[in-house]
Amino acid sequence: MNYHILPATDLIKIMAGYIVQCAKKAVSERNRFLVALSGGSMPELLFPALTSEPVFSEINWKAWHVFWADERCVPQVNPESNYYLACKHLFNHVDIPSSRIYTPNTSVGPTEMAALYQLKLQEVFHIKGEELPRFDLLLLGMGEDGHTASLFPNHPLLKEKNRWVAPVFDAPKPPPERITLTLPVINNAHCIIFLITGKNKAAAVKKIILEESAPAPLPAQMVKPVHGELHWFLDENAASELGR
Ligand SMILES: O=C1O[C@H](COP(=O)(O)O)[C@@H](O)[C@H](O)[C@H]1O
Repeated sequence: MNYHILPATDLIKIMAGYIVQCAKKAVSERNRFLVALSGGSMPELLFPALTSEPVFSEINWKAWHVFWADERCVPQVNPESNYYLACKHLFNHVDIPSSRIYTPNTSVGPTEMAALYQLKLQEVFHIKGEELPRFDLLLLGMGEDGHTASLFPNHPLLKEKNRWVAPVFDAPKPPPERITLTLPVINNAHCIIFLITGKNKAAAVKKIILEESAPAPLPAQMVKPVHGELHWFLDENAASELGR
């Protein structure tokens, strides 16, 4: 695991640089960039750095294929929707073809929404047999309880082995109904970058980094790419209990 601990503005600039490199590598090796976004605080913090210079022109936006690590079961015009936040802070400012933005269908319930999203992954990743989708990049956040995507502490979905996308009916953070990528898909990515900011995350960050062998690991702690890179970008507030 690679930690990057910096004041927030520098942190975002450096993180944007990593995203540029990751996208360039994917495009040069595979002609497209398959990325999954998160919601919460990330869109407002990170996306302005991607949509402004010098980063904006460094990115081949037409090569992006965009999924979500998780989505809330709310209409797309609702500010609680992760899609809504991505539109506001990213899609309205760049020219990713709309056919390459794979928005979950929130007009159906969580079970169907998750099943349809899994089919979409299968189609876009051209998966035929037993293999798992392999994202070029997953951009993840972490809640103050240690949840990531919509995988919450002590939830049965942390043990999910078969489904790539699963419905959630009981998220402790509203709204309760969501869909989420599961750990086998998350941990299959080429690269995973967490952005974690704010003092309210400091206790969970400390638990994960300094108490690594705790009996019930937090969801964010279970993100360990099998054959990919893992980066944690922490601002000084989130890292404030690490006693550096
Ligand atoms: O509910 C969610 O929370 C996490 C963390 O959000 P933050 O506001 O604490 O940054 C987020 O990554 C996830 O996408 C979202 O649905």
